Amino acid sequence: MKASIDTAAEYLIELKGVFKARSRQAIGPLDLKLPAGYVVALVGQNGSGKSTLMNLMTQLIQPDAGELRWFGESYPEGLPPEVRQRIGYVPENFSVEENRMTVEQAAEFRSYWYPDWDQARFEALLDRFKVPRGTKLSKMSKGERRKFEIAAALAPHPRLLLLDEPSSGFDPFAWKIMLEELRACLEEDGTTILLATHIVDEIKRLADYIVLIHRGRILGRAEKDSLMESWKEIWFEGSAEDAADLPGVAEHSEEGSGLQRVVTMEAAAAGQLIAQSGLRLLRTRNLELDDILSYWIAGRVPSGIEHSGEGEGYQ
Ligand SMILES: Nc1ncnc2c1ncn2[C@@H]1O[C@H](COP(=O)(O)OP(=O)(O)OP(=O)(O)O)[C@@H](O)[C@H]1O
Repeated sequence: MKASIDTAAEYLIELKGVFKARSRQAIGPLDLKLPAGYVVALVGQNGSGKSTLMNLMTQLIQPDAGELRWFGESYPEGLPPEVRQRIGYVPENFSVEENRMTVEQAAEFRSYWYPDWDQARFEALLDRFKVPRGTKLSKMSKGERRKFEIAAALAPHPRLLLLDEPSSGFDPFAWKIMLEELRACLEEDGTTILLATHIVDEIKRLADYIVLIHRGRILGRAEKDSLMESWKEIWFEGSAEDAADLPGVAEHSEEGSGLQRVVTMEAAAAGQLIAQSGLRLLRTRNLELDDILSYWIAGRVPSGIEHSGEGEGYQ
């Protein structure tokens, strides 16, 4: 069993008070630690700052204020090659620099920068993804290009993988292969992954933790399984007063005489109180992760989940 995120021996990336001014939305101040050995899903609405955060983490852009550390060190003069070589990045938008290169030429170019480049792994990934060989990157479909980028990011066995909406444009077959390959990375290399995604199923299947970013601020961090366990929709026989007494109620409706429906973020405690009060529990249902995230954005979070509230920082 893995150690808790809070007692992690090593943080691959740390941000302290990182701030970046943007024309429409300031990003930060951001405080975040990325511990070794976990998959952290970075979740937030369009324009909330996910790509900006990843670009800061790869020094494609520089912060206006605050400090970033990689593997325990800060590099204000630029990330040295030996640090870059440990980080794989699949950005949302690909650089045009390699557009004129074929798959093979781009791979040769990248292998020069990555001493641990594993050509056999790269070829195997191209085969699995059915990436067309001999094709210029500019002539590929969006999905094909993304498959190439994923194969190239995984080929050097990175310690840290930053994935910005990696499955965008994938068909269901490619998506399944990507999940399998990422799982193999976790198992074989112990890779740490930061995954920006809007795909709930991706979070459910891969993530250990969820970091929620909203309007440029980090709202909080939650262990995915405990977050999902905390929320339930419950139907029971009782009065509206009984429903009001339950802990963590975010929504309540009376669905007929004496039939109460509540959505609670303290499901275990609510279930216990219903039993202790001698009320009849009729049915419980798990909430969908996207509903839970909507409640979180609105400030409804179970006790024990770190939440900074709008406009505040997060440590
Ligand atoms: N190159 C840029 N120059 C100025 N502002 C930018 C730039 N890129 C993004 N922004 C702004 O920064 C904010 C955060 O954008 P960002 O791309 O980081 O969001 P995101 O969470 O990745 O969104 P999405 O889910 O749509 O990909 C937005 O208000 C956006 O308009």
